[in-house]
Amino acid sequence: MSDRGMADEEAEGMTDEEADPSAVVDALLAGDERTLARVISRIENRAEGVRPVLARLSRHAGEAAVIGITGAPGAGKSTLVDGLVDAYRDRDLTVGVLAIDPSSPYSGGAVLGDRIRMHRDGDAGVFVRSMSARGRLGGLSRAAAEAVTVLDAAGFDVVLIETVGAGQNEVDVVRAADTVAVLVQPESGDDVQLLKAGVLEIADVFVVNKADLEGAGRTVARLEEMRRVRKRAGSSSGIDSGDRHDDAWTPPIVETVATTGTGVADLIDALDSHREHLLATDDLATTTRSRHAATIRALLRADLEALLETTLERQGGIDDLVRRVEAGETDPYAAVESVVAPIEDCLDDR
Ligand SMILES: Nc1nc2c(ncn2[C@@H]2O[C@H](COP(=O)(O)OP(=O)(O)OP(=O)(O)O)[C@@H](O)[C@H]2O)c(=O)[nH]1
Repeated sequence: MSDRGMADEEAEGMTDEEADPSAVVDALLAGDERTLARVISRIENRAEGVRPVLARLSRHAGEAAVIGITGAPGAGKSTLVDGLVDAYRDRDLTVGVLAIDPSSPYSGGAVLGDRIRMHRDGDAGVFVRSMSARGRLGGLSRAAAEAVTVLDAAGFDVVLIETVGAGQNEVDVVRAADTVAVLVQPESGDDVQLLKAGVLEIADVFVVNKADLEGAGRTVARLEEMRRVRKRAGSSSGIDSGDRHDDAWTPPIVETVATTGTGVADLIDALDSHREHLLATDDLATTTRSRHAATIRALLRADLEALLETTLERQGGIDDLVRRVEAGETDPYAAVESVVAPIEDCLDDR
């Protein structure tokens, strides 16, 4: 089915209750899982009418610990997320999991989520959802961030964002997290790959998974060295200077064996410590502020783009402008001015 088809189906399948944003929000806050799933579908499909729901929900968000998990394919992210969910449930915490696949339009993400979902049927304290690009990669990080807001507002204590691979798109996706764990496996050369993609720079916690395999110690040593270099570079360039210098966070390196659960408790301790650090140093507030700024800019861009399209259509559409350029009646620059002028006039009138 095409994206458009899905969006239409989603809109048509909307009940009266869902068409009323307040009712949707009430259902979500009351813990209705079906509404939760539908709202995330509507975000993914860019369905009409989801914005008022998000606007209301954003006022209820901000309590969840949002954790991003990224790393090279096959490093064991899914297995580890599964272990983390178990460990959080043992601690009586509820968990929302978003499995995000920027690389493929459909398949990977769904498989990813299913693996966790399989043995958790009936546990209302866990919600697992896959999201994929659906042909609009640019919007996926935005959609992921919105889905985080929804899970946060729905009251999950922990929200885990797992990405399938590790590259620039994944980096953008996990920026929605307050704490980012980067997985590497022993001596695979992954760290070089990840370094290229800028993934290691965003690590708040390093995880050397598959610590049962040979070479784990060497990988830990390599990460330690890299961390030292990064710290030196940070202080000499002044990045961590001033007030933040003493408070600078040094990403811990945790070894895990995701298949047995070994090290998962240490990982949770490291993630908790990072959150405490964020809260103690005001870094969380800073991140939240820049996230609000990014949201405002993204919404503005979307609205202005829509406004421009409407204005363009009112003036005969792009084809008409192209025809006039072709006929020598105008040029692309004057054509743009003619489209924008009415908007500027409106602003001047105010
Ligand atoms: N020996 C060992 N194998 C592990 C460990 N963790 C995961 N594996 C295995 O590594 C393989 C990949 O694990 P996944 O959890 O699918 O890795 P992933 O990073 O989610 O992979 P993608 O879904 O491709 O991104 C599986 O066969 C796991 O059983 C571990 O700690 N030790």
